[in-house]
Amino acid sequence: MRIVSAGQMRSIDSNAINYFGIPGSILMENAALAVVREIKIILLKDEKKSLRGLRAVILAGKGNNGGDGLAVARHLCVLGMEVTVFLFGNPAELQGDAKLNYELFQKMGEKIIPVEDEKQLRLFKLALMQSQVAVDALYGIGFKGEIPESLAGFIEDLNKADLPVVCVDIPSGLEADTGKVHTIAVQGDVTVTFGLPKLGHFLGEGLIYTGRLVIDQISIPEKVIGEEKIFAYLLTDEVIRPLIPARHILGHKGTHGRAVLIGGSLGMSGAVILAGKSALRCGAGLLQIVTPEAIAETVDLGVIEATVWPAKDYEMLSVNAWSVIQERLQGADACAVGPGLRQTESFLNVIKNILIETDVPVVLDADALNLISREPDVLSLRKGRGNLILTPHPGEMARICGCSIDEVQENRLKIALAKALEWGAIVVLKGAGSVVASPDGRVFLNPTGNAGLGTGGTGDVLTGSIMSWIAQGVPPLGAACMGVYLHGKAGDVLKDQFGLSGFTASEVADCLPRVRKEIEQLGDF
Ligand SMILES: NC(=O)C1=CN([C@@H]2O[C@H](COP(=O)(O)OP(=O)(O)OC[C@H]3O[C@@H](n4cnc5c(N)ncnc54)[C@H](O)[C@@H]3O)[C@@H](O)[C@H]2O)[C@H](O)CC1
Ligand SMILES: [K+]
Repeated sequence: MRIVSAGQMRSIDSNAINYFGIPGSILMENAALAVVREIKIILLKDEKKSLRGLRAVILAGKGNNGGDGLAVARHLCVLGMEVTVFLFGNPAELQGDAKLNYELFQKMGEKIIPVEDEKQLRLFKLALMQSQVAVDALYGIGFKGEIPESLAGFIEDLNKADLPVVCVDIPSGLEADTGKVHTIAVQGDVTVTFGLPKLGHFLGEGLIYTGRLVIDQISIPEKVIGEEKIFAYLLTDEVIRPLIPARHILGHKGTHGRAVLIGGSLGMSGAVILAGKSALRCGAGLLQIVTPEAIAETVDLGVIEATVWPAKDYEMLSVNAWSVIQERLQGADACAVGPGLRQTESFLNVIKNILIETDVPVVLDADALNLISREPDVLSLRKGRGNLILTPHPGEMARICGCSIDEVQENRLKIALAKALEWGAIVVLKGAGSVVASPDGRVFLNPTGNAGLGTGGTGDVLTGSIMSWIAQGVPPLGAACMGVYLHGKAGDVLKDQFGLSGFTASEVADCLPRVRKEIEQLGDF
């Protein structure tokens, strides 16, 4: 599913109106009708029932988002609801379609309360208590920065109120391009967005504030949308399903991919065990693990289905490991370097050798990335071959980029894309709302996952899964998308079972086959 920035949406809007010839008032009317449909679903479990006698409170801003809200107010009145509009902004400031809808609603003689300051807060609280639904039409994609101080109290009361909140286009206070909330934002139960979903619905805190996202094309023709150069896509079941490799009935472990996992060190055998387990849980046919002598037996017991190849190092892998690695990579379909590796300076030469002397698709994670942060140019050694995947968390990304974690988090999409283009590699920037950036300039946003995944070892599980999918023939970009999507989905299944804490990385790995199967069977009757 395509995702747009505010600017792209405005350009699509303007082309629909100015070139294709759909009046803005029709787009606004369709937007309002889409919101009303959702309100009916929320309030009337049973279609046949009427909204008559129910109450709605609508917060309307001074722009077109407010215009949508005033059109919603008109429709709800016609359907028999009692509607109170709190108008934040001087009516004289309203223009165009918003002004039209203000005047139409005013003619209906319903309640419009202009809000200049917090005096109306008491009235607002009363309206909230008496209503069954609230509509947030304060700000839409035109919003940037901080909610004005004078409005903060209204949003606080709205967020505290015990009634469903429907956000028009985007929760007010959430920035459409970044998902940033500077001070406060409306907590939506449902957000009805128009045209295409926005970046801010999935980045930053977007997933939290947006609630259930409903997308209505409001009659903007595909022809108009198609002309926009869109670069961002949302990962969904439908996107992932075709990527899942089929299992040929005559297949065997030799045809299901050979993966080589390189990592582990004395005291950090768990990371490489988790990555190995995950690789097998995703279906790799053969798994070979190169690891230091000191933990070879531990790893062997930890992943009994794998073969373990001790390197000529005792505690941590160094350049001495190159001969074993080189041998194992002969005929490998994919490899991963990093889980539990720790950082022996000389191992950087092994990474360079892998990148230069082999063409095996490689996933670099954890300490492999930390080692490379000493010589970031190494990452361009595979430029243009599309078979290098990096899976940094924000801290590792910051180290490689030589900036702060805050800077990474403030510009997740921009930094991931810039580095994917610079290194010619696929960059998986982990964290809430993982971003998969491709060297071809596209980014894929992942909506699955939750805070419960913030537990040790889940990054190793992700690395093993991406390696496994590549080994089974999934193209590296698809494998990276599958990895983050299924990883998050497994976390969501475990959250439903255990809540937001207490499930472990091992359980995430063990849950991967289940979520893969659920997606595989989508649409099967
Ligand atoms: N196809 C569509 O997407 C349609 C979208 N519609 C709706 O129009 C809004 C966008 O409307 P716009 O007038 O551009 O801006 P907003 O209503 O989002 O914002 C109002 C106004 O607020 C000002 N502002 C911005 N940031 C701040 C701030 N931090 N503090 C105070 N004021 C701020 C800014 O000047 C804005 O002009 C879109 O979301 C949809 O809801 C169409 O109606 C239907 C088709
Ligand atoms: K809004």
